Formats: sequence, C-alpha cells, structure tokens
Amino acid sequence: MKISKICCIGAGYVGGPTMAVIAKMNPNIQVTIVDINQERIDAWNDKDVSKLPIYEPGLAEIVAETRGKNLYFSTEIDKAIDESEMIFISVNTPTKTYGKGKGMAADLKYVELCARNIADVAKTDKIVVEKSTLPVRTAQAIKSILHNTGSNVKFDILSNPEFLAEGTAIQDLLNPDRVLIGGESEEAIEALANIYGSWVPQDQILRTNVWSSELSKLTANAFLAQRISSINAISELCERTEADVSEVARAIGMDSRIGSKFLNASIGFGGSCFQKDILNLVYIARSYGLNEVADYWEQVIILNDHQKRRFSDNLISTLYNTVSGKKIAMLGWAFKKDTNDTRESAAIYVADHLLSEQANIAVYDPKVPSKKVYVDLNYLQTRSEDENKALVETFDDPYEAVKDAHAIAIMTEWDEFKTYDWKKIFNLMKKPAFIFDGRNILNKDEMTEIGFEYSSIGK
Ligand SMILES: NC(=O)c1ccc[n+]([C@@H]2O[C@H](COP(=O)([O-])OP(=O)(O)OC[C@H]3O[C@@H](n4cnc5c(N)ncnc54)[C@H](O)[C@@H]3O)[C@@H](O)[C@H]2O)c1
Ligand SMILES: O=c1ccn([C@@H]2O[C@H](COP(=O)(O)OP(=O)(O)O[C@H]3O[C@H](CO)[C@@H](O)[C@H](O)[C@H]3O)[C@@H](O)[C@H]2O)c(=O)[nH]1
Repeated sequence: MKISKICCIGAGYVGGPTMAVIAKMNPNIQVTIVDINQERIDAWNDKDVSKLPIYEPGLAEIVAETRGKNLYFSTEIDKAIDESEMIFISVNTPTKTYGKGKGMAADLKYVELCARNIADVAKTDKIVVEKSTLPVRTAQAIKSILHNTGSNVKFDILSNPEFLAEGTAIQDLLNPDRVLIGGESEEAIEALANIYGSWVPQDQILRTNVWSSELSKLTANAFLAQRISSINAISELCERTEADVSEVARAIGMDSRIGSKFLNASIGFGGSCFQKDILNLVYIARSYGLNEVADYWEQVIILNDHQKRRFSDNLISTLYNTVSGKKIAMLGWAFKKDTNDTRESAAIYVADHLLSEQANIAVYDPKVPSKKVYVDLNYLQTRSEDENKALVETFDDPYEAVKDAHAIAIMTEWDEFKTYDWKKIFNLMKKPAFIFDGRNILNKDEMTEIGFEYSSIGK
C-alpha cells in the first residue's frame, strides 16, 4: 500500500520534528501536522524560523526546506483526518493529576479524544499510528472506540513509539538505532515501514506485536533512567569515600556489557518522559498485583528525588546553613542542553527548595524565555505568584546574573558555560565565591586556582 497523505495530531516536541523529518525524506508524501493550540500552529507557520515553538538543532533548516512544499501546519483537524490515509497520534500523555491513578497513571484523555475525533470524521479506511507513549494495552481501547462507529470504515492500529531525545532529536530521527512498529495487519505495518524505509535500513525496522511495542517504549525509558539513578546513587557514596564518580563511570563503562553511555552523574534526571513513564510502569505493575516489580522501578524515582534534594541541601549547608537573603545564580533552567524544554527540570525543584529557605534566585538560560521560569515555579503553587516574582529575577546576560551572587549553581550542561571568563565571574561575586556544579562540567583545579570554593557531584 502506497501512502500519499498523512497527518499527525499533536504539533509538539515529537510531532513537529518527527513529521518534519518524514516530510524531508519522503518528498512525495504530503504531511500535515494539526493541533488544537492555535498559538503553537501560528509559531510553526512563522516566516522567521528562529521563532518556531521548539528549539532543536537542525530543525529550523528542515522546516524551512519542507514547509509549504509537502509539510503543513494547521488547526483544521477534521479536514486533515478526512484527507489522510495514515494518522499519527502524537498528543501529550501526562501523569494524571486527578481521580484514580492520580500522580501515577498516564492521562489518556487527549489520546481518547483523538480516537473519537478520527472515529467521527473518517469516511475512508485509515491506518492509525500510536506515536505517543502509551500504557501497554492502550491499542485495545483505541480499537474499541474506532470499531464501534457503526460505519464500514476499516481502521488498522499500529504502535510506533518514538525514541528521540530532545536536544538531539533531528540526529536521532535521521539515524535511529531502530524504528519499532507493532501491529496486527502486515499490510499496515509494511505501509509504515515503507515510509521509514526511505532513509532507515530495513533491518533496523523492527516488527512486533502491538503489546510488545507499547511495553518496549516504557521499558526503554525505565532502563535509561535506571542507569542515571544507579550512577547517582554511587555518586553519593563517592562523596563519602574519596572515590571519584567520573573515574568509576569510566572504569565500569569500559566493560562492554555495561557500556559507557548514560553514566553521567547529575542533579537528577528531568524531562517530560522518564518520571512520567516510570510512574506509569509502576502503576501498571501494581494494577496487575505485581508489587515487587512496582517497588523495584519506583526506587528509580525515589533515588532521583533524593538526588535533587541533596543537591540543594548541600548548597544550603555549605553556605553556613542559611541562604536567606542570599543571591544564588542558577546557570541553566532547561532539563538538558540544546533544548528550550523545561518540563520536570531539576532546576525547578532545586529553585523551589532554595526559595522556601528565602533565597533570592537569579536565572540565566540561553534558550528558556523568562516567562517560562515563572510559569514553572508558579505551577508548583508553593508560594504566591507575587512572591515568586519578588524572589526570582531572570537575566539575558550571564555576567549580570552572577553579579554579587553568593553562589552559582550549574543546573544545565550548556556548552557555553565552559567557555565563560570564570576569573571575571569570580571578581563579580561575593566572597567566598561558591560554585555548585550540578553537571560536573567545570575543571575543579582551574576553579580552585581562581579562588572559587568548588563542589561537584560524586567527587
Ligand atoms: N518529548 C519527547 O522527547 C518525547 C519523546 C518520545 C516520546 N514522547 C511522547 O510523545 C507524546 C507527545 O509528547 P510531546 O513532548 O510532543 O508533547 P507536547 O505537549 O509537546 O505536544 C503535544 C501536543 O498535542 C496537542 N494536543 C493535545 N490534545 C489534542 C487534540 N485532541 N487534538 C489536537 N492536538 C492535541 C497539544 O496542544 C500539544 O501541542 C507523549 O506521549 C510523550 O510521552 C515524547
Ligand atoms: O548520563 C546521563 C544522561 C542523562 N541525564 C539526564 O537525564 C534527563 C533525560 O535526558 P535524555 O534521555 O537525554 O533526554 P530526553 O529527551 O528526556 O529523552 C528520553 O526520553 C525520551 C522520551 O520518551 C525518549 O524518547 C528518549 O529515548 C530518552 O532518552 C536529562 O535531564 C539529562 O540531563 C543524566 O543526568 N545523566
């Protein structure tokens, strides 16, 4: 089956980059990305591609190349569904904030709305592709909604989870380790495999049953996050024993069975996926009565929360047990470098804790807009919006942010932080000048030589 028109519901961090790459690699396929969020669609359509709603290295170039040719952004959801042979669902699946499973289960209301929308509008046969990360067996619910419309329209449901990481999304999409397609209908699976086949070798396109595909996505994220919690757990032990976590990571990473990637000790993982997907895995395991399985994976989150907390505790105790009225400059607010995404960023939780101790926070991030910092803090509802406004200041210039600061906390591993004039920064700060390097990106000897009181993770 040759597909000529596809649409993607959800113009977010996954829908946007994924569909842009599909459009680039398949010039004969018309790709329409739709969303209910008019502002987001307007930003995707902005003539100035530096104003796209998502910052990802390489994305603006691909959008500039394909937009208006075979890539379109629109809020006309029904029209796009009606015209497409294949529909990707790439909407958000956040942790539920209400009712049964609150704080644990994935909220599937947006996915269900999409399924109902497709069921209402479709007049011709469609392949529906789950691109969002979903609990295992969600395809059953989608199938039930789509197959109970009373029409003669045939729907094939595929699971095609996305493994891109933010900050490297375009590279990950262009050179994926694998593409995973789960489904029942061989014809539908091959139609999707053909689209990826334009640039991904066929032996890297895995075909599985739907349930394995759905569960593989949650499992991959759980394994990745588990590595970070494992090395972070060791980092605390290193701090007590004069072992150095970077040396330990290097030593174990050279064992080919362990591998060297994803062993960077840090302030704790952030991002919209790891915590949400593990909580979801824990919830699913518990719902099957598998309490040992659930407890095992929950520990990854418990350790991560501990790591964030102990970073701010250590900062406070080092600053003579009080940060009240002191200026703490935070370098970085994004959850990792090369993205403007701040969802679940460790910086938010560290700042919140320091604010509760009455610190004044100065934030500089190269890509995160000022208003996002306040939105993130206000969302926690720890204090009033006015109080956050009074205690937190954001800066466009890092040297302004650090002026008269008692301490610097490095929250994101942006490359530019390494290139700063640290002598100049030292001179701008109050003395003793403290650096808390939550990403281990600076050289301890150089910083100590300049005069800083420098501490990092796991050393
Ligand atoms: N962010 C990542 O790096 C990443 C990577 C792999 C998988 N995922 C998964 O992909 C999914 C999407 O994540 P994201 O980061 O792109 O989310 P996002 O919040 O950036 O984007 C989702 C978009 O869907 C839109 N939307 C919601 N309901 C809609 C509806 N009924 N009709 C039309 N549009 C609707 C929202 O307005 C939003 O713009 C999630 O399940 C996530 O777990 C994310
Ligand atoms: O050694 C490491 C590696 C990462 N991190 C942190 O872990 C978080 C997540 O990083 P990363 O996984 O690189 O980014 P994400 O965009 O969250 O990507 C993850 O989540 C996506 C959404 O499901 C998946 O598609 C990806 O495969 C998976 O890597 C960030 O805060 C990183 O700073 C560390 O602390 N140490």
